Amino acid sequence: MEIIYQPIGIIHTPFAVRKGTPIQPAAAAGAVGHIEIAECYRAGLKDLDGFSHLILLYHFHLSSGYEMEVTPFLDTQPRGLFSTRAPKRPNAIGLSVVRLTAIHDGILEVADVDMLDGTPLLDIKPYVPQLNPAEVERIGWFSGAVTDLQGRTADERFR
Ligand SMILES: C[S@@+](CC[C@H](N)C(=O)[O-])C[C@H]1O[C@@H](n2cnc3c(N)ncnc32)[C@H](O)[C@@H]1O
Repeated sequence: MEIIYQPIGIIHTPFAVRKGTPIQPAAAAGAVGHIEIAECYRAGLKDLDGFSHLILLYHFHLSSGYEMEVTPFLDTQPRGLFSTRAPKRPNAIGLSVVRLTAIHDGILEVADVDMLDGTPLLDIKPYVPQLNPAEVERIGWFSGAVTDLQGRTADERFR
């Protein structure tokens, strides 16, 4: 089966290259960007201004190829790809929860961005914690690795 998506918009961020780009929104406080939504989808932005946070699904457009084991940014040993958030994946889909600060003229002003400039946006969903009330019991190898995330940025390992 082949699945073909068209972007609904383009994400603009201050980050032109991987090195120095935050590794997650939790590491990206203060990093602002904006998303230009394609004209034909702008009517779908109605009511979105009632949400403080959005789930963005996007294409890692500068990634190619993948390996089944990778050494993640937050670890020093190889982990199974699907236990990581690495940007090189069979389907190069990224997911970030960002803060929505304004909407105007088909543009979403957002903060806490961890994508490269020019990233194609596939979808937007409102972030509603009550819809995913998971009581998390374990976080695998991330345990002990997710303290002090602020300011953690990428290197070139996923070129
Ligand atoms: C570890 S991934 C996490 C992305 C997302 N929060 C997730 O969990 O799916 C973030 C890194 O992916 C890389 N990246 C971001 N946007 C990209 C793009 N459009 N193409 C290729 N790599 C990208 C940057 O190095 C960035 O620091």
